[in-house]
Amino acid sequence: MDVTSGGESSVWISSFSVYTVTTILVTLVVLAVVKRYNFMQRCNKVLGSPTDIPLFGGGSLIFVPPEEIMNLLLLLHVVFGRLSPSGIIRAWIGPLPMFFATTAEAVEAVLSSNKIITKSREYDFLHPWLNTGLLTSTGSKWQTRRKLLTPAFHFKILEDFVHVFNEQSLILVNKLNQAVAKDKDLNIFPFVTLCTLDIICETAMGRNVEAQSKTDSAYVQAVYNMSQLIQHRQVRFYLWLDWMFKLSSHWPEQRKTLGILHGFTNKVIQERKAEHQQRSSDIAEPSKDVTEDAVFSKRRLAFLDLLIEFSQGGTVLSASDIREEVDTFMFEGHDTTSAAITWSIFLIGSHPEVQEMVNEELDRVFGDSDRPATMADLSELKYLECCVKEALRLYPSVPIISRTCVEDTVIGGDEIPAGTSVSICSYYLHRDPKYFPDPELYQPKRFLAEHAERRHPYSYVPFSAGPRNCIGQRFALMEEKAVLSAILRNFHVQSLDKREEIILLAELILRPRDGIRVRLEPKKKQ
Ligand code: HEM
Repeated sequence: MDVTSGGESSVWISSFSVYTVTTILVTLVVLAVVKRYNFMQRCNKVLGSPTDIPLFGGGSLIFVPPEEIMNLLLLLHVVFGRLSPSGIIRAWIGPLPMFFATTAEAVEAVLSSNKIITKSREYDFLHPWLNTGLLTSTGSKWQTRRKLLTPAFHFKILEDFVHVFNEQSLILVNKLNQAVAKDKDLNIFPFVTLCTLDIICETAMGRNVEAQSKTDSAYVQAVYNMSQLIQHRQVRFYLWLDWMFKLSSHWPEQRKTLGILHGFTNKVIQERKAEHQQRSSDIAEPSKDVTEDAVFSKRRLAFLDLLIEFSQGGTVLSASDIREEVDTFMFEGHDTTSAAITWSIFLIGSHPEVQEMVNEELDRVFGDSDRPATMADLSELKYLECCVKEALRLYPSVPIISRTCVEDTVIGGDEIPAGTSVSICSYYLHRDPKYFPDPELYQPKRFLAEHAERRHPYSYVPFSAGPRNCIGQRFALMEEKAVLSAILRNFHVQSLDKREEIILLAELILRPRDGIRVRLEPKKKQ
């Protein structure tokens, strides 16, 4: 037996295998490098910051501290935005390209499209809480839900919510009076946030969680915690990967928080459904001495009631479908309005001449009376509405929105490759001097009808625009006017911070890092 030749052939076979495997591996690596190179070349055709790590992307933008993100984005937009003929610019956030639509024309191309309706990966961090409700879903699910939910925001239905706005605003004014009795200088942001939380709990779920009175409510605390966990993850690139996040200390905290949030909404939904069933049987049995009018006039309708009605006994919406929509309203409907009210207070309190005009309007509508605002009063508060809109221009509650392009998309001659995201930074867009001369000045009159009508409809998009615009826009403006009018009918406001001193955090909402300090002078003797 020739041992040597057998050994030689096995050595030959193993070297052949090593050679083959190595060749395959090298080929795969070369193909991956070429693919990556070509992809980056495609992306880099769009004007933007240089790629600082070849074949990787942008190293410098990964570890930006949260308080620098807004400045950095602004810088990027200022340097490249005005130079890009298409209005599209690009940045590398680590290995990921990010495109931004910087002009009203480019924003229109994105937001008016019926194809660019899928939210970007940053929204995935909302899924554990909201699943895929109206804000986070896409395709036919989103279309069906949008159609189903639109009637819930009808003017007539919103009218029912005015008394909730008034009741909670009254509690806010009382809380502020108590605080002012100790110290007239205070940070108004937390007061407003608790008020808007109470408003959304009552209007979305029909439950009064008394956030303003009992700050230790487990549900209220969980809403805060979850928002913080989401934004913590969004700005930390290394936590984007699920397995990395699950290894972090935030994972058990998130699970616990979700247990409280979902537990609460599930319970409220069950109770509310039971109330609906009870009511139906009461109506079916008039002998119980309960008339339909008496039952319906006593109860307050919440969005949840409408969802239960739309669900048609679970055939159109299941219990978990209802929960994702209620959770979405809870998430989208309180921080946004609280930021808008607080920024409005800050700007009105920094401009005595504006406050004077607001006061004149309030006097005209309410006179000396303490009566609560009606829907008609709120519609009369036109100048106050301009103040709110101008505050949303300078400090849009949602400063960035992002979509994923599911197919290659050409905007103004520039191509955004399929699978990448395109964002709109309204904080920057709203400062375009072409549409807003002296953009840094707070001038509510810009929103008087005669000025607003002349502007490009996509030059101002605090509520987004097009098919995926904010469904709660009308609700939000009414709520803001109700709360602001209550504060301003009771207090003279003086802002204590200067605009340039305020540090902005672009989190889930645009937040002043250290709150908003104001001096409140009660208008009437208490
Ligand atoms: C000042 C207050 C508010 C502002 C500035 C605001 C802003 C926005 C923006 C910019 C979007 C688009 C988000 C995106 O495309 O990623 C949006 C969507 C949405 N908003 Fe609002 N929002 C406010 C209040 C509310 C309220 C009070 C509710 C509900 C009660 C609400 C419910 C929603 C929902 C459900 C969506 C998703 C709509 C869809 O995709 O079809 N928002 N909002």
